[in-house]
Order: sequence, then structure tokens, then C-alpha cells
Amino acid sequence: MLKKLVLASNNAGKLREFSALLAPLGCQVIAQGELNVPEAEEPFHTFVENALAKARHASRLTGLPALADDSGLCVDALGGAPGVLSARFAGEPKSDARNNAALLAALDGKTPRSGHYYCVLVLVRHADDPQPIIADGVWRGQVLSAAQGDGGFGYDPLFQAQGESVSVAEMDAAAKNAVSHRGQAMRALAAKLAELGQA
Ligand SMILES: O=P(O)(O)OP(=O)(O)OP(=O)(O)OC[C@H]1O[C@@H](n2cnc3c(O)ncnc32)[C@H](O)[C@@H]1O
Ligand SMILES: [Mg+2]
Repeated sequence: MLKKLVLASNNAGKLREFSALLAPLGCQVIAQGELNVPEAEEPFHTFVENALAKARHASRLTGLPALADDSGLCVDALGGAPGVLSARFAGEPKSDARNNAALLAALDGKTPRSGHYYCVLVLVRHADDPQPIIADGVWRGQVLSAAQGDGGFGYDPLFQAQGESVSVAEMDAAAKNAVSHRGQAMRALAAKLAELGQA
């Protein structure tokens, strides 16, 4: 039974979404920043390796079970970019506004504008956990030609999910969580925990 876990993320947008998504687990959740955990390195080419590195890092420094999210936007006409580099597509320091501008510039004149958000979640029960619990989610859609709305975070003003008539930044938070890559991954993770008798 998980009583307490550290959320291995410094992204305020993700943390807001997780506060609703993790509520059903009924465990105490502490953001790593509150425990002075510095940002982990994310040197890998796959989302899952980066998520595992972030989870192990937070768990090692806090002694708590840790949940990490590695996610990004993968655009078909850009060969999957920004992908694992989504947070830093326009370089350092990380900036959603500059990333959005860089995405529009990269897609200028290109078709199709289709792509997907991807999210992988990794939960380790301790830093050297040999059996991390892993779940992922995919949310397909299109990159718009101009930003719309001011909700959400990251690329949300530029992303319109399949079946929606507004950008993700124009959806309310609960509606996004109900269908998003992160919402899907979180529900899959919760199901795995339940199967293992851990939640
Ligand atoms: O590593 P942490 O501390 O969790 O925070 P981060 O922002 O660096 O997170 P990632 O390394 O996983 O990079 C994810 C980037 O992908 C984008 N992204 C992921 N999920 C998104 C979502 O739901 N809406 C909009 N953009 C998203 C956004 O640019 C994020 O900064
Ligand atoms: Mg990151």
C-alpha cells in the first residue's frame, strides 16, 4: 500500500494536473521541489529512460517511492520532433512561449500538421526498484497555425486533439485529464497498482 510518494517533476502545469489525477490513489503526494530535490539529468533518447532516471533520482534523494512523468509532443512532419526534447525545443532556459514559436516556425509550409502527445509514467517503490511500474498514453491531434487559449501549459495553445473543436488550452482542466495522454497513462498506472495490490 502506497502511503506517501514524491512527484518527480518541477513542471507547474504537470503538478496541477497530477493533483486531480492522483486524488483517487488516496496517498499523500509531495512535489520534489518541496523536498529540495534538484532537477534530474534527462540525457536519454527515449521517454521511458528519462522518466526512470527522474523517478530514481527523486527516490534516492528522499527515501520515498517516486512517480515521474516524461512527456512531449511528437509531430509527424518533423520526424517525431520536438519529442524527448519538447521542454527545450527552443534551447535554454526552458520557455513555453519560445517553444511554441519554434514549433510554428519549424512547421511553416509543411503538411500534414498531425502529431501526438505522449506520456510515460514510471513509479519506483525505492531507488533501486528492480520492477518499476510503467504506463503510457498517446493523444493524437493537429498543430494549429496560431495559438488559441491560455489554459493548460506547454504546447496546449497550439494543439487541437482529435474529436475536439478547440485547442487544449481552451479545454477545461477536467476535460483534458479525462482524455489526455497523461490522464490515460495515470489510469493505466492505477490499474497496474491495483492488480499488484499496491493501491
Ligand atoms: O521533467 P519535469 O520536471 O517533469 O518537467 P519538464 O517540463 O522538463 O517535462 P519533460 O521533460 O517531460 O518535458 C515535457 C515537455 O513536453 C510538453 N508537454 C508534455 N505534456 C504536455 C501537455 O499535457 N500539454 C502541453 N505540453 C506538454 C511540454 O513542453 C513539456 O515541457
Ligand atoms: Mg524535464
